[in-house]
Amino acid sequence: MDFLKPGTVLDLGNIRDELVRMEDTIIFKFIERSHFPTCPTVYKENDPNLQLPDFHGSFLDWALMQSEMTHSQLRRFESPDQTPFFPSKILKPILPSIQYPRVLASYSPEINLNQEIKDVYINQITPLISRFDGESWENFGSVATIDIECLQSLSRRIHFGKFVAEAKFQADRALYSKMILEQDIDGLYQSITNSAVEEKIMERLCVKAEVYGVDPTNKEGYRKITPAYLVKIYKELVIPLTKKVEIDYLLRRLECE
Ligand SMILES: O=C(O)C(=O)C[C@]1(C(=O)O)C=C[C@@H](O)C=C1
Repeated sequence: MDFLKPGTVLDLGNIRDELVRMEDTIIFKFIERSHFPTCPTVYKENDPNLQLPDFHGSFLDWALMQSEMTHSQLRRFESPDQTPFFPSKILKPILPSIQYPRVLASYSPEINLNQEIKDVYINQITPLISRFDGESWENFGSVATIDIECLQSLSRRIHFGKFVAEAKFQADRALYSKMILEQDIDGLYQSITNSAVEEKIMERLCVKAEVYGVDPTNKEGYRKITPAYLVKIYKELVIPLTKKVEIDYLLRRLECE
């Protein structure tokens, strides 16, 4: 897939290949996070033990915002597959702009589920993947750093739903236009759902968790990620949020016709 070549970006086969590759990224980021305990202090707003100068929010928010401000100057958010958590803090790139051909509708940056992704990650994912429930003061910086990477990987995967939605819309304009005109959310959900693809994802995740999640020379040893957790995270959180992105994108799609 090449964002300078729109044909490659809206090919559903290429999009799904990219989603498969992102599984590996997400699993390895989760494995990195699994070395640390939950560290709830990292996520508490204005914790008295972690003073942040002139900032309202958690230590993670502060670190994520600083990282996005730097990355925006490196052109990160010019790329159509990147969605910021702090869109209002984005700075002008230092590198010259790249004029990516437009493949998504013009309102697409407004479809931003990052707040929800962050809530789900903190409240539902970290309890599953952390080493144990508790604090580890000396690791707060490492935890925030790996959390940022986990969040960015999840955000990219989930917002890839925009490309899936655009590809599906272009493949059957008549069907989708009718449902969009009627704002038929149930119909849209049915039509974007492909149970066979979802089943395949679950099967592959089980194998990957078995292979990547444990030392292959000591299969009885500590498991950094288990098939059960990974399947639960994908089935209950990642895929439903991807579908939500697809629906939010499709519901507005006729604005641009
Ligand atoms: O591959 C698709 O067709 C998608 O819409 C993506 C996705 C996913 O999140 O992986 C979401 C919904 C489908 O039921 C299958 C898979």
